Amino acid sequence: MTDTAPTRAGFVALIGEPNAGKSTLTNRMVGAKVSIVTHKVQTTRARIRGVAMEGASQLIFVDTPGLFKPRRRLDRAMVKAAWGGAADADITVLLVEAHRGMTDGVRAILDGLADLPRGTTVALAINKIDRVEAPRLLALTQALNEAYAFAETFMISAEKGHGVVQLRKWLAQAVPEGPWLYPEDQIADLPMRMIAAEMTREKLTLRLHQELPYQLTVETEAWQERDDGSARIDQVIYVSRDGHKGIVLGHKGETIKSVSQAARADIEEFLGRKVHLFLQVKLRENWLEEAERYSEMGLDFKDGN
Ligand SMILES: Nc1nc2c(ncn2[C@@H]2O[C@H](COP(=O)(O)OP(=O)(O)OP(=O)(O)O)[C@@H](O)[C@H]2O)c(=O)[nH]1
Repeated sequence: MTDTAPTRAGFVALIGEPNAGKSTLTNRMVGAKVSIVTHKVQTTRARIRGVAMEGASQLIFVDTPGLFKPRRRLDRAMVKAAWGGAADADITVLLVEAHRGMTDGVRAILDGLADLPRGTTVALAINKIDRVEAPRLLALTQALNEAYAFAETFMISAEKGHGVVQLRKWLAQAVPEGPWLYPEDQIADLPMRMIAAEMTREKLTLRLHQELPYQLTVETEAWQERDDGSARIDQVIYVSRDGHKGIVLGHKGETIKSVSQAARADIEEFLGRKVHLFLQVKLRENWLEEAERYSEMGLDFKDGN
């Protein structure tokens, strides 16, 4: 970073059909240091996937669930969350798979883009270019740009790394000027907190009724290293309705107890040391909204200012 360049920071929402390559791209952008890999399909909600530094810019990649044609109520809720993520982000990048081209799903997303707030910056990234020939790529680029006025078009292969640096550099100059939202030295620490929260969420998913886990958020609130080499981890499970509290706790607290034990075992295995895990259940209505979203995503604005 040069002394003169102003710092910049912003949220980048990656949207696209399931399998478009959002996770692969995030991991590429962010680099091994802070990437988080989860293999679950369509279980991600707007949450931070990783933080990338490019020069004086900090790019916070927000993962959204794949945008797909909503059929069930749950699907609709998830698609809504995906669009919510895009509307709140500073920049949205639409990922389209080169070899699949203009699918119905892509058309539906293009329709949805039209409803984003005016002034939202949307870039197009045609991914998996390693799978198609140039003429087809050009035709697709043209068709997509006729359908929507993208700020910029990139041709990339997230897997092979083609075009990823150009996209990252463009994003770096496109996010607003402002202080970094994460102090640089905290970036490396962030994924551990998120991985630990994700592990608890996974256990909740296994133990609760199908739809409930999507309405839960798990946050790691505190992480304390102890002298004996163990870690004390405090997490909060946020429920969106009061009635869900009891379900998460279970009869005589049995559900949360078994979640806690299983999550602790996973985290211990991951860290290779002893962990004391403390879980709390709290009510948070409208978790998708405004300020609350930031803390849900692990951000603390006190740190950012
Ligand atoms: N050939 C090729 N395959 C890719 C490329 N990018 C991603 N893939 C593959 O596409 C598949 C889906 O990639 P993901 O990154 O998991 O896609 P996603 O959009 O995060 O998927 P969801 O979380 O299900 O929405 C994986 O098998 C990747 O290896 C690419 O540039 N070229």
